[in-house]
Amino acid sequence: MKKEVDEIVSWLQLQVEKTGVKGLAVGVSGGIDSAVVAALIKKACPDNSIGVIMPIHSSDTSVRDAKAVVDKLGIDYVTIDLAKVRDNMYNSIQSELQANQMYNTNNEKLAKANLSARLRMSTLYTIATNHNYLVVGTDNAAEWYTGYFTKYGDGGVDILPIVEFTKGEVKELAVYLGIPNAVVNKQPSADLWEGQSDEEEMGIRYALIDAYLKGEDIPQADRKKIETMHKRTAHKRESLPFFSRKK
Ligand SMILES: Nc1ncnc2c1ncn2[C@@H]1O[C@H](COP(=O)(O)OP(=O)(O)OC[C@H]2O[C@@H]([n+]3cccc(C(=O)O)c3)[C@H](O)[C@@H]2O)[C@@H](O)[C@H]1O
Ligand SMILES: Nc1ncnc2c1ncn2[C@@H]1O[C@H](COP(=O)(O)OP(=O)(O)OP(=O)(O)O)[C@@H](O)[C@H]1O
Ligand SMILES: [Mg+2]
Repeated sequence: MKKEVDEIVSWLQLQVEKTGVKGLAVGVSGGIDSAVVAALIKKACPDNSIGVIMPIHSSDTSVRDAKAVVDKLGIDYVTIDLAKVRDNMYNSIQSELQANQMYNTNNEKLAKANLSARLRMSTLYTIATNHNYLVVGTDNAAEWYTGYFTKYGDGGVDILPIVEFTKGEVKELAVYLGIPNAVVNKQPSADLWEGQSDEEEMGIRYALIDAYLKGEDIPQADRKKIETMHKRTAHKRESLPFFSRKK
């Protein structure tokens, strides 16, 4: 673990040097992925790193865990509650669409959730611009492969330090980095709505996605599920299609 951590930290320092910025910022949710990334950026830039806690009707537990992470790491942090901003923005869009008989209630939950993720991204970039920092992403290998993130939301970042680590490996990093047990052992959740669980929404356990990524044998039905998610979300990992005027 020490070697892995040292290598990621050096890589983060190289990104800072190469891009000419002063430091690194990450959103801290109270979940394990952002806890690990916060620990890594604090090691890479001890005096120029920031964790941003952005509740949107988040549970007390999430906010308490996020606070425990930044306190444990001693990283600079700021809390910005985005609930009102998200609700105001969603309600404005909704009422205009409704007034024009264009509103689709079926997709309400997902649309609100993705708006939350994109407002967090906008907040991080506002802070990154203010500080001359890069925005650091928290996607792990399982989320990246299955596309389990919001395009231009939590997926809208400058660099991805743990994208080649499975969820199991992220847990090993977390233990090594001294992340609080409550965070290491809690159920992964995007926390985009009350009671959301990653594994329930995806319909598959991280352990199986990790096993698939390591080339191990998993049941055919699970393999199919993973491959379907991967295909459906290819657009999130590819560069933008553009119309070319060249013949
Ligand atoms: N083939 C295609 N080529 C180019 N673009 C395509 C496309 N298909 C859809 N799109 C575009 O992509 C959009 C759909 O993608 P997107 O907006 O990402 O939305 P979508 O993939 O539908 O939803 C995001 C998923 O990620 C989960 N999530 C989000 C945030 C954090 C976490 C977490 O683990 O913490 C998880 C969330 O719970 C949800 O299941 C469409 O609205 C459309 O604009
Ligand atoms: N309330 C929040 N405050 C700040 N950042 C957030 C918040 N919710 C989500 N994020 C950001 O979005 C990222 C994606 O969330 P995700 O749930 O995948 O990661 P996590 O919460 O760190 O870990 P886990 O997947 O185990 O819940 C987070 O890592 C974090 O950077
Ligand atoms: Mg989470």
